[in-house]
Amino acid sequence: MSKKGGFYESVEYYFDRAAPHTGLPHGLLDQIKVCNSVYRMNFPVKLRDEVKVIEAYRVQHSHHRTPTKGGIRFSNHVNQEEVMALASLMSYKCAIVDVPFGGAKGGVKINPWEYTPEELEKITRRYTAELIKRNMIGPSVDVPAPDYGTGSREMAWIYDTYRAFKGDEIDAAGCVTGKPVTQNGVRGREEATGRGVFYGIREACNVPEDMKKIGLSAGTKGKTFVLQGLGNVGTFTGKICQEEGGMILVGVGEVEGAIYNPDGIDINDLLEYRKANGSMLNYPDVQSFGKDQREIALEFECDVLVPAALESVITINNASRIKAKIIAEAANGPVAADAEEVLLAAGKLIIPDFYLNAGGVTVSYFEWLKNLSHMRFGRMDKRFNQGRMMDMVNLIERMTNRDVTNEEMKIIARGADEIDLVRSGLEETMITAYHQIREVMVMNPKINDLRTAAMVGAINKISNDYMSLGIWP
Ligand SMILES: NC(=O)C1=CN([C@@H]2O[C@H](COP(=O)(O)OP(=O)(O)OC[C@H]3O[C@@H](n4cnc5c(N)ncnc54)[C@H](O)[C@@H]3O)[C@@H](O)[C@H]2O)C=CC1
Ligand SMILES: O=C(O)CCC(=O)C(=O)O
Repeated sequence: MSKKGGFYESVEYYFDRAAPHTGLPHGLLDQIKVCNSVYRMNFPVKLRDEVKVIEAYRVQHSHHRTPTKGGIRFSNHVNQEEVMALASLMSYKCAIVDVPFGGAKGGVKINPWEYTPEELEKITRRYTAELIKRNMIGPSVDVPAPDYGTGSREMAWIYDTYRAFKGDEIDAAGCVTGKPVTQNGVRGREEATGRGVFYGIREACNVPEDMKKIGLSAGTKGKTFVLQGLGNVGTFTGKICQEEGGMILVGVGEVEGAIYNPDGIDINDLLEYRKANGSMLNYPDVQSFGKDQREIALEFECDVLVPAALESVITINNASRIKAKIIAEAANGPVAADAEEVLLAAGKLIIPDFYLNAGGVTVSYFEWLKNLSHMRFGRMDKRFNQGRMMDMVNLIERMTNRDVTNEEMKIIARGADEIDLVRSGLEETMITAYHQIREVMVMNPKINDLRTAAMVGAINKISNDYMSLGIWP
């Protein structure tokens, strides 16, 4: 079995730990585990009158299904092993939520906060051109998306660069997801990862016997939580946990430090304050900790800890000080495998990353489908469904001799918009996947944690493809 400290080592360890429970032959397991293609590039970009050489990667972990899929990260911590770990997680993630892609991931080794938008555009376009040259991007080949340090703006540049090279491809918009809604994106992708994280936490909290084991009552309402990272994933997770789950945010960690208030912090107010002041540190009524103590957020007293920044933040060094009863892995790889051992021994419930943050790729799948169909979800049936529901309400009115008001009619007989359908598809996906994972754990008394159960499920699904398709030649 692999060692357990680093990110890629941890992912390999989690795979090796689950593999014996599948009963599959070693050769097949080896094929599922390895990264199929690793592409490292160095390309020049002219910035501020100087040539800068940029190091970048695209890793396609598994070609058992194509296209491959996964985000692009801009960070100065990017390295080959990190991208390999992230690409591997993508394959297991897609399998868990039945999204029909192989896993991939890209990384560009830059600190995006040090560059102007014009400079970032140059880097993004050149990186895309490198992928096009190698046939490593395209709607049926490999479809990137946002990850740490990138968002819809970068995805629009990628799409536009792809179009410049492949303007005659009718499905060109499907070459990348997470695009702005006005540029062939889908409503709901921006919030999707955070919304999926909330659905996953809610499912876990709704199982009374699991909550009893960790000394909590069932349901999300009133549960306290701490967020690490106020980027795309952290922000939407925080808002939706507060607004739809009735949960209470008590602490936050960001690059400038950490804040804590056991009575609760309103996330919307905090985000406004941080935007206006460039920092959250002097937010009213909180205990503040400076930049050098920012990791203390992970150790705050709370029911649910949500790491939503980077990998390997819970290590063997701080694991024994984590007080949360539930660790909800919104980020990819926040818990190193040796730290996980400590957390599980202390009876914590860990909701694993490659299930919990799969909302992003799920809605990316919806966006890709929208791009291939060239039509907004709901366009064909919204008015038809609305008409049928109005007929039904009119019938009930006649039968009961009671009139509904215009306001009531608007609520009852509303046809679904694109955002309603996307959220509904995402919710269904996260609920179904959670109970599939839990079922693996319940049915196998030797499996005591959700990560191993999820990994067993993922490996079994991927192996089914290999076994039914055979191995060529
Ligand atoms: N964007 C997406 O759709 C998805 C993202 N993820 C994962 O979620 C995590 C976060 O990604 P995004 O929110 O997209 O990135 P982002 O770039 O939007 O935000 C990340 C935030 O983390 C903060 N941060 C960095 N280091 C920190 C530290 N030591 N302590 C506290 N905060 C810190 C940054 O200042 C930034 O605000 C990553 O692990 C990513 O791989 C997973 C699935 C999908
Ligand atoms: O939306 C996608 O295709 C992938 C998002 C991603 O990079 C991830 O889930 O880690």
